[in-house]
Amino acid sequence: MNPASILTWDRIFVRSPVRPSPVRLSPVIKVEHLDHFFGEDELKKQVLFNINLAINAGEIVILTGPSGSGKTTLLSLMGGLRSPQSGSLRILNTELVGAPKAVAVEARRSCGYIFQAHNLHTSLTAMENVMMGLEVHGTYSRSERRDLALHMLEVVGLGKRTQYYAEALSGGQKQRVAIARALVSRPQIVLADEPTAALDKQSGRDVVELMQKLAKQQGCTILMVTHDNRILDVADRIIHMEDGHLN
Ligand SMILES: Nc1ncnc2c1ncn2[C@@H]1O[C@H](COP(=O)(O)OP(=O)(O)OP(=O)(O)O)[C@@H](O)[C@H]1O
Repeated sequence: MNPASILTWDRIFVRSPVRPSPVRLSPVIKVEHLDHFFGEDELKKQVLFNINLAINAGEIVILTGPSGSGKTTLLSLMGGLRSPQSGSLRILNTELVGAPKAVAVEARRSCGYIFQAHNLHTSLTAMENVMMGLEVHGTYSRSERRDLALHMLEVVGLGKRTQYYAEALSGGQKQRVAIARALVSRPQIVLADEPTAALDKQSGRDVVELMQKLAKQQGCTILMVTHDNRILDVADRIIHMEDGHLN
């Protein structure tokens, strides 16, 4: 890592609004008796059953389980991307069950997402995509956003690709841009769905070690779905889902 970049990052984040908060002492994610259904009437199907889970600040939790067991559904509920239907789901002490849309939007802003489908804007450059990760936090000037985005792209090994359009990057490179975009605002919670799936062994390792370092330094909490056995050792805790049940 470039020492000048570290200085830049620390200088800018001294006044960052996304510092560890008093919420540290209680779980940042608390799920109680959460069920979830898809479809209606005779097509109604239950995919999550009585989920109970508490995750503390700074914890790295890996969620494993077979395909179709409900991992992505749970992650998208936690991230405010889908409305929870029953039970209780608290993110940073805010209840999302029955909450107005604005509350879900706020929850979305406090999370960084890394999903299988990286969802980059293909007509924007790598740099512009990462800068977008800071746009909802309107406290940075354009040059600060550029400095932070450049730093994150260097961290994920794309310092020489900053001006490439996303569509001109390989799958693994796109995934690394998505990771940089998710982490650049130093979110309190990172939700990651198979973040290393498109990466080779060394890049996958580098990425999870970077996420681990962020979690430990910033009190950032990570919940990561993965089938990648090579990265299980970064977890503080591994939980397993089977047929919509956590065990
Ligand atoms: N939008 C949807 N509408 C209806 N059913 C859905 C929807 N999304 C997911 N499901 C169903 O919910 C169940 C859980 O899916 P989910 O994607 O959460 O599993 P997963 O464990 O993340 O799987 P994978 O490891 O393959 O990503 C599956 O039976 C799936 O078919």
